[in-house]
Amino acid sequence: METAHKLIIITGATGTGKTTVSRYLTENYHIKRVMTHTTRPMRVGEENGVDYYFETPESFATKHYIEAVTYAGYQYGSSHESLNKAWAKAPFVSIVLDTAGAITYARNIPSDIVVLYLTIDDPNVLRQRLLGRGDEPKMVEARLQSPEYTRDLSLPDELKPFATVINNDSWPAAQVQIDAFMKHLALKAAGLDSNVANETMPEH
Ligand SMILES: Nc1nc2c(ncn2[C@@H]2O[C@H](COP(=O)(O)OP(=O)(O)O)[C@@H](O)[C@H]2O)c(=O)[nH]1
Ligand SMILES: Nc1ncnc2c1ncn2[C@@H]1O[C@H](COP(=O)(O)OP(=O)(O)O)[C@@H](O)[C@H]1O
Repeated sequence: METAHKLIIITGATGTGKTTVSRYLTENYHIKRVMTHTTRPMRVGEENGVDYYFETPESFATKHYIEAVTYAGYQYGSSHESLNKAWAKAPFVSIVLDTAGAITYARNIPSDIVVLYLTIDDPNVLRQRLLGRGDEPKMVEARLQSPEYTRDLSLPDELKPFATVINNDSWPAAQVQIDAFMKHLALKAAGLDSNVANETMPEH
C-alpha cells in the first residue's frame, strides 16, 4: 500500500556522491536529510548536528537505533527519534545509509521507502574524489580496503525492487536523472504514475 510519506534512502559506495545528492535534494526540492549518528572522527568542514551527530563510543551506545552498523571500523546508526522528527515536519525526507542499513529499512518499512543507488563506471575514480574532498589519505586507504566498501559497489538483490540507479560519472548527467526520479515520485504521490521503483533512468 502507498503511504503519504516517503523516506528517500540514498546509498552506494563511498565517494559515489551520496552527500552531494542529499544536498541537491535539500537545495532544489526542500527535502531534508534525517540526521544519523557516528563515532567516526569529524572531517575538516564537518559540523556536529549538521553532517552527523558525532558520538563517542559511550554516547553512541546510549541512543535507540532502528539499525546500526560498523563501517570501515566506525559505528553508524539511525534513530527512531530523528526519523519521526523529520517526518513530523515534511512528508518526504531523505537519509544517507550504507547498503546494509538500506536493507534493514526495506525489510521493516517497505511501503515507506524509495532507494537511490549511486554508481560510477570506474571505481578507481573514487580515490581521487575522496582525496579531493579533503579526506586524510590514511582514512581513504583504510576505507577503500574495507569489506563494506567492496560490498557497496554492487546493488544488493534485496534493494532492487526499491531502487533507481543513478550513474554519477558526471554530475550534470546525474542531476538530470535525479530530476526525472523526483518528477516520477511527485506523480506517484499524486496517484498519477505507478512506476517509480524498478526503473533505471535513461542515459543522457
Ligand atoms: N546503516 C547506516 N549507514 C550509515 C548511517 N549513517 C551513515 N551511514 C553510511 O556509512 C557509510 C560511511 O559514511 P561516511 O563516513 O560519512 O563516509 P562517506 O560515505 O564516504 O561520506 C556511508 O555508506 C554512509 O551512507 C546510518 O545511520 N546507518
Ligand atoms: N559527478 C561528480 N564528478 C566529480 N566529483 C564529484 C561528483 N559527484 C560528487 N563529487 C565530489 O566527490 C566527492 C565525494 O562525494 P560525496 O557526495 O561526498 O560522496 P559520498 O557521500 O557518497 O561519500 C565530493 O568532494 C564531491 O563534491
